[in-house]
Amino acid sequence: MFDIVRYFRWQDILDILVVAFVIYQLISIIRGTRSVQMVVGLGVLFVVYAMASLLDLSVLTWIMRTSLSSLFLIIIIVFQQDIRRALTQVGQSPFQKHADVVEKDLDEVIRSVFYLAKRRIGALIVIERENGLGEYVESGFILNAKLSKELLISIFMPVSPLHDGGVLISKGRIEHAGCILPLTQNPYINKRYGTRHRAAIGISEETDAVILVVSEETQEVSIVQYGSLTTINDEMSLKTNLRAIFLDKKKQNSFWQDWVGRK
Ligand SMILES: Nc1ncnc2c1ncn2[C@@H]1O[C@H](COP(=O)(O)OP(=O)(O)OP(=O)(O)O)[C@@H](O)[C@H]1O
Repeated sequence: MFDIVRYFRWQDILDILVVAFVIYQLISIIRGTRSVQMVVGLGVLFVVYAMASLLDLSVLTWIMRTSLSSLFLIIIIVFQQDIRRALTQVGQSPFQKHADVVEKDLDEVIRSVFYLAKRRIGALIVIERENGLGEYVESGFILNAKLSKELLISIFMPVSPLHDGGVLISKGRIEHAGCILPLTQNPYINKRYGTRHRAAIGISEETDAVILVVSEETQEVSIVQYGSLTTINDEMSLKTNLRAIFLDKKKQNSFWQDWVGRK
């Protein structure tokens, strides 16, 4: 025990801190997504492999060793969305400011989604946070207009040429409309959800955006984040949710900003 302490170098402390930081980041990226089940699945495979070699089951050990030898490839394929999200976050400046969203913007959005829901008008609203959404909006139309309830409602009116697809809100402005977003490939999504909801989940799996969906079929309003969809019953609950994400400074701060802020 004493020997361990004696041979402990400052590099070892740094090593442990870096590994702990990387593990913390990986857990926060996959938390709440289906990747957690996949990690558990991979863990089970490792346990089976360990048991097989412990009990000297040669055929099973050989099969497991052969399949696990392509582990690197398996991890890349299975976790491609999470790897993409992680790299986007790594490539981002740790000091980058969060999207400027003020209470008034949230009120405009909240009032418009419930207005649309009451009238059975479908809508898909993507609110940008830290990850830029440039590559997803190329299919849409540039608006760069001041955010208002009236404009949001008009965009989603069925007679509007822009009503199909999603609207992107960035820094308090309606930047794009009619954006075609990637659909989720998650096979566990409830079959009752069609392409509008699947597109919302799809973009939330690849970015940190917050998406609001209004169902024209059920009149439900949902909030989607990190691949998970929650149905919201009233304006107050939506306000609480959005405030927690965009306005509550503590929750809003990233690990880096927290760290910098504490200094
Ligand atoms: N990839 C996509 N990106 C953005 N919007 C999409 C995409 N695919 C479909 N939509 C929007 O969803 C609408 C079709 O919704 P659909 O009925 O298939 O989905 P849903 O989830 O069942 O929604 P609802 O409950 O409103 O019916 C399209 O008219 C279009 O506006």
